[in-house]
Formats: sequence, C-alpha cells, structure tokens
Amino acid sequence: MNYENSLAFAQQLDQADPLRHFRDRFHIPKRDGQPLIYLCGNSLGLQPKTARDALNRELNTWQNLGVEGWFDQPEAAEQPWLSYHATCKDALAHIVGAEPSEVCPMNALTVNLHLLLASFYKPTEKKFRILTIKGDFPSDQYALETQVKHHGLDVAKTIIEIAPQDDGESTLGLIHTTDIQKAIVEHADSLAVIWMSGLNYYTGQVYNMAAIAETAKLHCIPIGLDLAHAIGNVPLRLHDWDVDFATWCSYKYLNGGPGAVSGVFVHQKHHDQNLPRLAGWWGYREDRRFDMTPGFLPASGADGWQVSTPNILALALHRAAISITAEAGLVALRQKSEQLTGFLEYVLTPFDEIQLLTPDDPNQRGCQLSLLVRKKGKALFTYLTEQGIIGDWREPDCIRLAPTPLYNTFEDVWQVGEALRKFF
Ligand SMILES: Cc1ncc(COP(=O)(O)O)c(C=O)c1O
Ligand SMILES: Nc1c(O)cccc1C(=O)C[C@H](N)C(=O)O
Repeated sequence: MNYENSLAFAQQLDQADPLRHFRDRFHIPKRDGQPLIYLCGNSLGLQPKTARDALNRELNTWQNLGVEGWFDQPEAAEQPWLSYHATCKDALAHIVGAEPSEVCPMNALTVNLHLLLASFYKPTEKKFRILTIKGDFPSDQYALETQVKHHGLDVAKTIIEIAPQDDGESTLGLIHTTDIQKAIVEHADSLAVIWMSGLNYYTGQVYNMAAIAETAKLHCIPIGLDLAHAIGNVPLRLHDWDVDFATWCSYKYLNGGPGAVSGVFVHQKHHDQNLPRLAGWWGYREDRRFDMTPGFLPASGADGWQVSTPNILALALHRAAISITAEAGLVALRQKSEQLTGFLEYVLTPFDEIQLLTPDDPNQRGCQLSLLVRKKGKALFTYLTEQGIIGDWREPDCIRLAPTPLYNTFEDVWQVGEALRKFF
C-alpha cells in the first residue's frame, strides 16, 4: 500500500475500514474527557462494552439460584456453569486454528505451562533437554528452570537457549527460523521437548511456527508454544501445523480483562494417549465427576487438563470478549492489522533516532512494533504518555506500540507521527 503522511489520508483509510464499527464495542480510556490513543493491547486489551452485562448476568444467576446455577434449571441461567467453558470453544478454536475438542479455557498462562509440561516433558537418561529461545518472557524461563529442578536435573546442562546470531540483522534480537531448525536437528538426540514463544514479547518477531513444528515432528520431539502475544493477533493453525500443545493469555489481544482466564491447546493426536498429568476433579469425565469415586478418569480432549472449578465471572468476561474477535474474524483482522502496522512503520521512518527491533516483513510480525530509542528513549516515552499516547516501556531502551485492529484507527497512528515531530 502507498501511504501518505496526512490526516486526510488517515481518515480516508478509517472510512474505508470494514472493521471500523468494532471500535464502538470497546470503552476507550479517556483523560480530561479526551479519548487516549491506546496502543497497548500487547499488554492489556480494552474493556468490551458487553463485559459489564456479561458479569451481571452471572452475578444475577448467583444471586437468584445460588448453587443451582451450576446445573441446568428450566427457569435458570442461560448457560449452566457446569458446562460454561464449553461455550468458549468454538470461538477459541477459530482463533487458534483448532478443533473445539483441542482447546479449553482455564487458569493462567504460567500455571498452564506447568500443567502441560507435566504431560509433555518426560525426561529420560538420553532425552532430557529442553530447547527454548533466549530472552523469552521471564515467567516461562522460571517455569522451565523449576521444572528441570523438579526432575532433579542440572539447569545448565538441560536448558538449551537459542540466541540471536551476531550477524548485524540478528544483533537486534531477531532469530532466524533456520537457526531454530538447525538447533533442533543438532540436539535432536537429547531433546525431550521444545518450548518457545510464537511471537517474541520484546522484539515483536513472529517465528515461522509451521516450519519449526515440521522440523520438530520430523525428529519426533514434542513442541509447545507460548501464544501470549500471538493469539488474536496473527493467524494460527495449531492443528494443521501439528503443534503438540500451547497456552496463551487472553488479557492482551483477546480483551478478557486484567488477569483474564488463559487457555490450552492439546493436539487431537494426544487425546487418547492417557498422558501423565497433574489432575484435579474438574478434569474428570464430566458425566461422572459427581460420582466422587477414586481413580482419575480424564475428560476427553483438552478439557481433561482442567484441574479446579473455573472462575465463572472470569469465564463470562472471556466469553464476551472472544465472541467479538471471532465475529470480526481473523482474516479481516489480519488484513487491517497489516495495513495499520505498515502505516505506523511508515510514520516512524523519517525519525533517525528510532530504530525498529521488529522485522519489516509483515509475515514476521503482528501488530506490535518495538522501537529501539537509544538516546532519550525514556524521555520520549514519558512525552508520548503526556500527549495521551499509551504504549509501554521495556528496559533498557524499548518502546512498544501496538495498533490493534479491533479498536485502533489510522488516525491514532497518524497522531503518533505528529507527536514525534514535535518531540524531535
Ligand atoms: C510471552 C508471555 N508469556 C507469559 C506471560 C505470563 O503470563 P501469566 O502472568 O498470565 O502467567 C506473559 C505476560 O505476562 C507473556 O507476555
Ligand atoms: N501480566 C501483566 C501484569 O500483570 C501487569 C503488567 C503487565 C503485564 C503483562 O502482561 C506484560 C506483558 N506480558 C509483556 O509483554 O511485557
């Protein structure tokens, strides 16, 4: 697309945007009565206007029915709480490219990572190592480290981290897909599992998940993905890519609220394998759960990884939010996202003080651009915030801005260019 740096051009794109009405479905935060330019969906997505009603519905059910809210009552809840999670499956399956039986909302990301590793990390004397990406989100690093210790293994000998190569391009933190594939092949004999992000939280780089999963499969190594920054942001086809397992957050691009419920993906091919797991009664066969008999019988599919009673209020927010993403559709969202982020890249280009950490290839990024600002970076971030432009700051010199196709406009992006012009 040929961009122009003018307000009229940005407004023209907004008028032509088939998703423009979705912005009205969200509360846009305001300061002094003016809407903020909110470019921080990479950290916390905005509140859908349906969120409050969704919560109220379940609060009313609780108020009116008490415990009977769990069960099917003729006069009762629209959706009995016992099977509430199931009403999120179609939307989630669409968003991650899965079968409904392969996904289930539950817990929080890091908790799910531990639960999934209990099933998929089964170190043996020969195959005990974990391959991961250096600089992936700290919570994942802590989870891997403590899993390794939990198995009585030495962290330094067990975790292999793929670091960016010092070849100019990669010094900015990018990692070539071929380097990840090479590392898989090189260490295949000792690898028990691969765990990595699909989209790097710091650089905004999207890895070629399909190609990496294919290499992992060729070498029979289970691969799991952290999709915190990828879900609702970039197209995913977890089933077809033959990814073994995955988990994500829904408080970013899925707009489920602070600390929103996470979810898991477990590929169909693992459903009947009776994999080891850390079980709880909510993962028990639903039709027999209340028999309360000894001996764990897992529910089929991803549901069998549930542990505890779900937080229905969190699920209500989740359901309301993901239905908006599913309604907009990942194809349309991605189309707008590429244009919106391309426009942001275009308005940033004149400023030599800003270097992009994020790849310029649209296939290697989602909506987030990470701006490396070596001089006056923090001052610029503070200035943007004062101007009502909300991004986030990551030490030591990175500003992340994420124009989100569900609620951001081309005019928002144009305003960033204007603010930068005044600052520099
Ligand atoms: C890539 C990534 N992984 C893991 C997490 C941790 O998620 P949680 O705090 O929900 O476990 C986050 C966000 O905080 C993240 O961005
Ligand atoms: N989970 C967060 C929180 O509880 C407070 C503030 C920020 C977050 C985040 O999600 C940070 C985010 N994962 C990141 O990419 O840095």
